[in-house]
Formats: sequence, structure tokens, C-alpha cells
Amino acid sequence: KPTSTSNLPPGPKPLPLIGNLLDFGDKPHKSLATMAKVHGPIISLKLGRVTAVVVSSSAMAKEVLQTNDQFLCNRVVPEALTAHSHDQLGFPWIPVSPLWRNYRKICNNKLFAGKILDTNENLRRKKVEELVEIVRKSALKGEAVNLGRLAFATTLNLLSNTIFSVDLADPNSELARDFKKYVSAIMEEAGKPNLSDYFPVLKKLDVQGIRKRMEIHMGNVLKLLDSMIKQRIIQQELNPDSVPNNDLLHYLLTNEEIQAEIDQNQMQQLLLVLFSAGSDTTSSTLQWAMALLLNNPEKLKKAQVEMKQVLGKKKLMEEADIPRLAYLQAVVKETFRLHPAAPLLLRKAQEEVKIGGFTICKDARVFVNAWAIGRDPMSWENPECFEPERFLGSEIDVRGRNFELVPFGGGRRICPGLPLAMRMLHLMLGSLISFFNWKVEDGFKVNMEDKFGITVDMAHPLRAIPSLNDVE
Ligand code: HEM
Repeated sequence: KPTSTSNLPPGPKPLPLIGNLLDFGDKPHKSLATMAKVHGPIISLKLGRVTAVVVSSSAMAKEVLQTNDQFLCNRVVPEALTAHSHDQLGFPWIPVSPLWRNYRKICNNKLFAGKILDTNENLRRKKVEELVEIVRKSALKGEAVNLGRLAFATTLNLLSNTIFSVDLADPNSELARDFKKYVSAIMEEAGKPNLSDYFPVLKKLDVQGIRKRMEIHMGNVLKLLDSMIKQRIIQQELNPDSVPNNDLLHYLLTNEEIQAEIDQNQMQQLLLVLFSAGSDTTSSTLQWAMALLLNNPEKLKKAQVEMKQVLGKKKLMEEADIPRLAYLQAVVKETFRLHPAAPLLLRKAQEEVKIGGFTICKDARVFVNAWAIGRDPMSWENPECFEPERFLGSEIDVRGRNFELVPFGGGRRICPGLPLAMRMLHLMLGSLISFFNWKVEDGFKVNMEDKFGITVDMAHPLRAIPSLNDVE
């Protein structure tokens, strides 16, 4: 109920839905965008109180992510993620608390700080060289590559080398195969619409068996992580000189302050999150970027010409080249605008708070619809068109300061992996387009249908045929 003059379009009366029941079809980002447009931002009322609100404009996103960030920085936790106490130990799901601050401190200081990323750039370059080599072999044979699978494996390896100094996506390793299988299963279960989320009385029954399967998959990953940590501890005792001393695991196991602050269980849960939150989001964004370029060959050509001009005779792109690749950066931003990997930012009101002149009651669910905001005609000209040029000479970026583009969220809970994700994405995309020309496997346009999970991926994995690039 508005308590002051609202700047929102009047629209018909808000939809009074029962309790926490929301219209979650299989594409919630789209159905919530439509509902917010037709019924205003309030989508659920109980006894006249707002219990769920969808934010689909940049002005209201600013109110959530900046003005009222301190009251809206915790999240609603999907029931599936209560397995293995992940709701109490998992980085994205725990409330702002000393444990959450420790997780963020570890990530900011030891994983994503510019200096740290500069020192392990060689690891990422090596993995991208391997990616290029795999694609080159397919190019010579004229075979299609599954870009989704390749992007996922490369991203997982980029992350696992930074964290553990090992390849976790090595197809010849049993450990790697299992790891990938379990992480994919977790992401899939977490994304399934779960009746227990809409009818809390059903929680105990777990009618779809989602929680039970989540217990198994998460348990498997935690067991693998536990064995990797134990292996490292034994190696450290037996032969300290043979142990990598610049990865995250080394820091977690040897830094006294950290040892006093987080236990082994929390350490495993932190690693589980880094792998799952980092691999899916980055690889699906890469896939969307390639798909958009394949459907717009003239833009692909433009990006290739820029790569050629900037790299000159140099063979492989380096992260230091990114600032000079304005068009490549614009392609990445435009991909984020049209296909944010996490389309709904999930928040919860810790206290009664006002958004857009409405009083939102304590514990209400707040969804920031990054997908709808990226396509809002009030903010973007030709919002449905892929036009990287709109970002050339524009100050708008994805770091949570421009609320019309929030693929990494904003405020206290902004994605901590942003600096690494941006480096990995530009490096992988730049390398794939500078070495190769691409065409769609069946000769037609790429099918851009999406599939909603905890992240939004392509419904039909992208397959494309590479050929060696001869751009002049
Ligand atoms: C294209 C790549 C990525 C995208 C689009 C993305 C997007 C997001 C978004 C939207 C959030 C929620 C922010 C909010 O609620 O305001 C988030 C949180 C998070 N992301 Fe990412 N992310 C990406 C890559 C990564 C990487 C590479 C890592 C780590 C290796 C990572 C780790 C996390 C973690 C731990 C959180 C939870 C932070 C918290 O709750 O305090 N992400 N990410």
C-alpha cells in the first residue's frame, strides 16, 4: 500500500496472491517482468502487507541495492539449499555476519585482489592456450565444437588452478569427471522450481525429492573437497617443498589468523561455493556472447578486426590487452545486458523498509529482476537488439554503480568474483574470435531460447564450426 506519493505507474490493483505463492513458471525472470509491468511491482500481499516485491526498473534497483542496502542485504534461501546446512555455512546464503565477513575477506584479499590476479595470470593463459589448441584440432578436421562444454571445462580449470593448483576438468581424471558431474547436478537441482518454496507446509515431505538428491550431490562434492584438503595436509607434512605455495588452499591451511577464524567444514563450504558460483555463470555468459556474435556476423567481424589491430603480430591475447579492446568490452557488456547469468537477485527485508513509496514488511521477499532491467525501454534504445556500439564512449559499466546494468548485483552482496570473471571472459572470448572464424553447425541462426536454473543457460547447447582465422 503506498504510504507516500508513488512515482510508479498506477496500473491495475496489485495481485493478491496467497501467502508466499508466486507465479513461477519455467521462466520466472520473464513472468515476473510481465507481472511487474501489468500489476505494478507488488506481486504478493498478505493481510494487506507486501510480502513479495519485484523490482524491474533501474530507479527502484538503486533503492534496493544502494539506498536501503543495509536493510536488504540478506537473502531468501531456496529450500533445496538447506542441505548440509548450506543455508548456515554457504557464502551466498548466510546473512551478513562475522562468518560472511571472513569469507569476503578471504576472497577479496587472497583470490580476487588485482595483485593476486596479476601474479597468477600465467595459469589462466596456459589454460586458454589449451582451449585454443583443442579448437584448432577441430578446425583442422572441420568438426563442430560444443562451446558450452568447452567453456565450462576451461572455466573450471581456471578456477581449480587458482584454488588448488590442479585441473579439475581433465577428461582423463576420474576425480575431475566426478567433480564436474556433482557440481552440475547441484546447479540443476538448485534451479528446479520446488513446491516446498511456495508451500512451506510441504517442506518436511520434500515431495519432489529435491532436498534428498541435493543432500547426496552436495555430500559427494564435500567428500571430494575433504579428501583433497587432507591429501594436501599429508603432502605438506611429508614433503613441504613439493607443495604449491601460492594457491588459495595453501593460504587457508597455513595462515594462522584464518585458521583461527574458519574451521574445516566452513573451508569446504567456501570452496564448494567458489566452484559452483564461478563456473556456471562465467561459462554460460561466454556461450551467450558467442551465440550473439554468431547471429550477428558483422559484429563478429568488427570485433575480430579490433583484435587484429590491437594484438598486431602477437599470437595470444593477454589480460593486459583488455583495456585497449573497447569493442570486445562492449560486446561483453551487451551480453550481460541481454543475458545476465543470474537474472533475479534474491533479497529479503530484514526490517520494514520503503521502496518506491511502498512499505515493504519485514521478511518480505525482494527480487531485483536484472533481466527485465537490462531490457527496459525507459533505459535502453532498441532494447531487444544486440548493439555493442551503445557502450562505445559510454561510462556505464557492470560494477554495481549503474543500476540499469546489474549482472553482478550491487551493494554489500555484489559478486566478489567480478574481477576474475571479467578477466576470464575477455580472455576466452578474445582468444576464440581472434584465432578462429565461426559458423553455426546447421547453417542457420543460433537458437537463443533460454533455460532457467539457478542461472540462465542456453536451452540448446551452442555447437559451432571453427576455421582458422584469416582476418586482414
Ligand atoms: C559472469 C560471471 C558471474 C556473474 C554474472 C555473477 C553474478 C553474480 C550475482 C548476480 C551475484 C548476486 C549479487 C547480489 O545479490 O547483489 C553473485 C554473487 C556471488 N558470486 Fe558471482 N557471478 C559471476 C562469477 C563469479 C565467480 C567467478 C565467482 C567465484 C569464483 C563468484 C562468486 C560469487 C559469490 C561467492 C557470491 C555471493 C556473494 C555474497 O552473497 O556475499 N561469482 N554473483
